[in-house]
Amino acid sequence: MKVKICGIMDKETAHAAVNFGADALGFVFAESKRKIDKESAKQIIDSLPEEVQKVGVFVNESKEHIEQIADYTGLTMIQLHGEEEEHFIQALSLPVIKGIPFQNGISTILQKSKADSVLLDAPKGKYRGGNGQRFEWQEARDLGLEVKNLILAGGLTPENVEEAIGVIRPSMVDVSSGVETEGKKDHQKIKKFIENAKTGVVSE
Ligand SMILES: O=C(O)c1ccccc1NCC(=O)[C@H](O)[C@H](O)COP(=O)(O)O
Repeated sequence: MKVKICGIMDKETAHAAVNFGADALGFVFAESKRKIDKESAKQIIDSLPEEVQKVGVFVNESKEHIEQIADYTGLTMIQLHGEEEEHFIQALSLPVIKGIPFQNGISTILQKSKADSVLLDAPKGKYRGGNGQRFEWQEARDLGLEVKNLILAGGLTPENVEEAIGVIRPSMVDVSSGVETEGKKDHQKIKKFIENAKTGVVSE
């Protein structure tokens, strides 16, 4: 099982996550309590091993803005959480993860998606993501969602990630709030989350 830790804001957390086995790290450039500036993101990204995916999270930004930040910081993937259209997704020069809230008509939305991966998240809360809310995994499973490169997110924690993997069988799990304590990334929770996700079997 692959793991993405989102909302990275400092080098120590980035390196702790990588040492515990994270496959991808997320940097939020959208409106969020976890928003990072491009200079800080670049400093962290420059210090990371090549094999780790560096994912930039954006909401309804222009192609120029996204690509300028991606070039400057060294992002390797773009994650979109707004109303970005399929032609916009296809025009971006880096692989794209499309964040999609679990909602009515999700099967059709997923089938139409031209993104490289789809991140199935909880419905919108205060922000477009990172709200620590989960959705009904069983409802998603009952829809028989057949998606290649499905990333499961939304309210995952070290305690529930194994169950979530068993129900949804994604190729990657993503977490932000569930590995925080009082709004800050908690290294012990990150360790536990990665351990539990990676023993939750289901791979590739
Ligand atoms: O994390 C944020 O603050 C955020 C803000 C705006 C758009 C997207 C955002 N995060 C995207 C993610 O990949 C989160 O990890 C995902 O939504 C799950 O978050 P959580 O439920 O807190 O684990």
